[in-house]
Amino acid sequence: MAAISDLPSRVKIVEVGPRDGLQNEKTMVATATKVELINRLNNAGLSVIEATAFVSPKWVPQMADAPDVMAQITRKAGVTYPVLTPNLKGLEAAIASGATEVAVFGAASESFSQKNINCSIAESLDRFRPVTDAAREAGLAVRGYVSCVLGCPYEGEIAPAKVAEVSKALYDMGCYEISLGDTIGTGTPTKAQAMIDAVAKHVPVEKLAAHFHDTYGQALANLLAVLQMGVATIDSSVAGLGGCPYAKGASGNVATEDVVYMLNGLGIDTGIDLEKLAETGSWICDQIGRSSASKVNLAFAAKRSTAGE
Ligand SMILES: CC(C)(COP(=O)([O-])OP(=O)([O-])OC[C@H]1O[C@@H](n2cnc3c(N)ncnc32)[C@H](O)[C@@H]1OP(=O)([O-])[O-])[C@@H](O)C(=O)NCCC(=O)NCCSC(=O)C[C@@](C)(O)CC(=O)[O-]
Repeated sequence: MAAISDLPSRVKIVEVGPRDGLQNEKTMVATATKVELINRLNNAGLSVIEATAFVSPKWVPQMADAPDVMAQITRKAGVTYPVLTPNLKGLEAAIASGATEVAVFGAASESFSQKNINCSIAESLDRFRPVTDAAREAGLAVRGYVSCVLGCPYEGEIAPAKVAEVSKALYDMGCYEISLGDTIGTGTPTKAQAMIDAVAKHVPVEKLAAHFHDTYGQALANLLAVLQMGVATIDSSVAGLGGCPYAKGASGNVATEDVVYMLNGLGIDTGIDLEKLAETGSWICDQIGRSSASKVNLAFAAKRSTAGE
């Protein structure tokens, strides 16, 4: 394991705020607001922005405007805008919208799989295979998510071996990256390391992403723990927005502002303008009437208001 002084020199941040951050909002967020959020994140230097989800609007009404979001964002060269696609119907719509990267999303918990995508883990993998094949044939990159890697809201503890099994299945079917979701944010650093250790026996560690929710305030500690094992891709959400429609009480992802601040302090380059990012976090919180879950965001906002006095 690397020492704290021996971490990756560059970390890729996958901003999931426009999708994971907003999908749980009960009041419909205007398409124009979603589009402006993505454009602002672009301007802050984010190079991977998960834009929306081509899922059933009956299951997640907030994502019903996925085609409009994709049509209206200003796409920048070198920036990717992945979208979720649970099945072929979603993939077809994603391709029609001009998506270049999609994600399938499974779980390491049978109960969560049923609640989230209405099928067992085995059925989900059978459903993802044609999606992955068709996406790759069409020249799209495919990411694979595994939820509940450090605990399930319905089943409690999840065995690292189960996480490894689902991760391997997704990797073997052609997902270029496996994002490991601590959906309910119950993980702690040694548990996170044990989970990565189990998965990395089957999927190269450089192909893994950490997608940690911050319900118990452990996400940054868990991230530092897995960075030390070679994980160099982090999913995060501006202002820590979000939760999961099928994991009651779960907080949003770790805040992007907090991750960037920590990485800056560790001397790790992300290419992100933290000032602009924090302004974006404050802006979206104002738009949807939420307070920021990011400590760094709040500190920057306090500094801005003091400077303006
Ligand atoms: C997978 C299904 C579709 C199965 O849902 P189902 O009800 O079993 O599917 P179905 O095939 O029977 O279709 C039901 C209806 O949905 C329509 N439909 C079917 N598919 C689509 C589609 N792609 N786009 C638009 N519409 C669709 C379909 O046409 C039909 O419409 P009807 O005939 O009744 O009018 C559903 O369960 C679903 O959409 N689930 C998505 C749930 C979701 O988005 N959850 C949040 C994202 S996952 C997450 O947040 C975790 C993650 C990734 O962040 C990592 C972590 O933190 O752990």
